[in-house]
This record gives sequence, C-alpha cells and structure tokens, in this order.
Amino acid sequence: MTTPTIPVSRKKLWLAAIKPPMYSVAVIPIGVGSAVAFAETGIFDWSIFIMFITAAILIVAWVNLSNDVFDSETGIDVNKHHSVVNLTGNKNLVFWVANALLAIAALELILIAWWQHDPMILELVALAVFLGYTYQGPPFRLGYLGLGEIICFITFGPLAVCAAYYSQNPAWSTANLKASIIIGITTSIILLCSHFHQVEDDIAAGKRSPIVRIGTKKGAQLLLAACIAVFAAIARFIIEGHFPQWTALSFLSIPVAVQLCHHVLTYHDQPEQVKNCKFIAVNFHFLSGLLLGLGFIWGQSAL
Ligand SMILES: C/C(=C\COP(=O)(O)OP(=O)(O)O)CCC[C@H](C)CCC[C@H](C)CCCC(C)C
Ligand SMILES: O=C(O)C1=CC(=O)c2ccccc2C1=O
Repeated sequence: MTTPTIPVSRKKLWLAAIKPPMYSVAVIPIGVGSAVAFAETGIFDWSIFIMFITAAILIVAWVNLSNDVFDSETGIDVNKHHSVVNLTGNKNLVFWVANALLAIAALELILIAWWQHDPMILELVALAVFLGYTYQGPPFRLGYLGLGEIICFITFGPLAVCAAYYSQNPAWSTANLKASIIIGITTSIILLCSHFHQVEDDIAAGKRSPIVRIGTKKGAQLLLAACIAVFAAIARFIIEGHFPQWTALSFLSIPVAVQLCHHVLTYHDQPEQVKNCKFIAVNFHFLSGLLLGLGFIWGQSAL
C-alpha cells in the first residue's frame, strides 16, 4: 500500500528548497581552516574571514540551484517537489540566478587574492567549483556514477579547508591538512545520507549512487564505519601531537553520531522514515566541526 502523499504548503516546499541548515557545509570548512591558521599564527583577519564565508555560502547556493537545473534535464527530480526548477517552472531563470551567485562569490575571492597578491585561494576554490560541476553537470554527471562522496571529500575537505587556512596565513600546515580530512569525511557523510530515501528514483534515472550500488543495509554499515573513522582519526591526531588536546571537545558530538547511525541502521530501507537523516548528519557535521575549530583556538590560548 503506497503512503498517501499529504499536500505540503508552498512555504514549506520553499523552505525545503532553500534548506538553511545545509549551509553548515560552507561555514564549517572556512571556520575550521581559519581557526587553525589563528591557532598557529595568533593572527586573524575578520574582513577576509567574512568575505570568504559569504563566498562559500554563495557557491553552495550555486551548486544547489544548478543541481536542480541539471537534474531537471535527466528527470531524476520528477518526484522532488521542492526542486527550485519544479517550484518556479523556469529552468533558465534558476540557471542564470545560480551563475550570478557564483559570479559574486568569484568577485569576493578575486578581491581576497588581490589583497594577498597571491592567486592560490582562487586556484583552490576554482578547482573545487569545477569538481562540483563534474558531480552534476553535463557531460560529466559523475554523481550518477557514484563518485559524489569522493568529490565531496576533496572539495569540502582539503580544498576548502586549505583555501581558508591560506586566506589567513599564506602557507601550508600539516595540522590543517589533517583537520581537512575530518571535515571532508563529515561532509561526505551528509551526501551519503542524502541517498537512502532516493534509491527508487535514482535507479529509474540511472544514477548509481553508493546506496544504489551496495544497498541500504551495507550503506548504513558504511555510515557507522565513517562516523567511527572520524573519532578514531581525531584521537590519533591528538596522540600524535598534531591536534591540541582541546580538540577532544569534538567527542561531545558522539551522541549526535550515535543518533544518526541508530536512525539509519533502523530505517535504512524505509524511505519515509529515513528521508531526513541528512539533516541529522548536518547537525553532526556542524557540531563536530565547530568543536574541532574551538579546540584549536582554545588549544592555542592554553599554550
Ligand atoms: C547538490 C549537492 C548534493 C545533492 O545532490 P543530489 O542530486 O542527490 O540532490 P537532490 O537529491 O537534493 O536532488 C551537493 C553536492 C556537492 C558536490 C559533490 C561538491 C560541491 C563542491 C562545491 C562546489 C565547492 C565548495 C567549496 C567552498 C566551500 C569553498
Ligand atoms: O541537498 C542536498 O542533499 C545536499 C546539498 C548540499 O549542498 C550538500 C553539500 C555537501 C554535502 C552534501 C550536500 C547535500 O546532500
């Protein structure tokens, strides 16, 4: 028996389309990279930080709007009522609004690079944006091959966190690279969780997401392994001396990781129950990233 669809107000559909909590994926990598730079140099440029964060938010808005545009061309979003293309009925408008947001972000980053007399952050973010395009845009559509989580790890992990660090301190840092691994994994966990309720639509559209490939039960077990890996890596980096002991604060996000894994392990094959698990993953990403960044800052002041 199919679950009767309950009509949802357009206001709720637009809120689902904009999904404000999702912008944690833009704020956290820039925050952590900037926090590590401050911890290592004692210097923090608020103007650069604010400009970089707003640019990151605009880029994430671009990737989501363009995702709806490109997915409307494959038909995969036929049941996604909160697609901005489905809500507006105007694919071209959404496409050009998305590009306008990306252009504004580019101008902000060009200004930072000009201040630094160094194009490095432009190069790092441009590569991240290109990889983000290959996830969903023709002729690549690598997300349809199940490569989204790898792209997600690289772009929101090493590329974004190192670009943020470089914007504050034009250098490279082993501790920051290790922190970027943590943020890359927690961001990829969000994407992994976004697939559990979409298996039917993904198969119909030929999208072989990791969950389509390995099934929801193994996908739930993979999620558990990824969450364990996050905390094991943090513990190792603390023991090695790369992370300040204060970064153990991030272990306070373990209950959210337990909630996420329990929910998905229980409802992995029940789309209506599991469909919002990505927002529990966002809570985990935000809290673990925030506490990791604070750990670096407080670890510095404790020296
Ligand atoms: C739109 C994204 C995921 C959702 O895709 P899906 O097609 O499953 O969506 P729906 O089911 O809701 O239709 C985002 C995917 C992210 C992508 C793998 C990587 C993007 C990289 C960014 C462009 C770079 C950000 C760098 C910045 C933070 C400095
Ligand atoms: O709408 C979504 O499912 C996602 C949007 C998004 O911007 C993002 C960014 C990084 C990782 C995952 C996701 C999503 O799942």
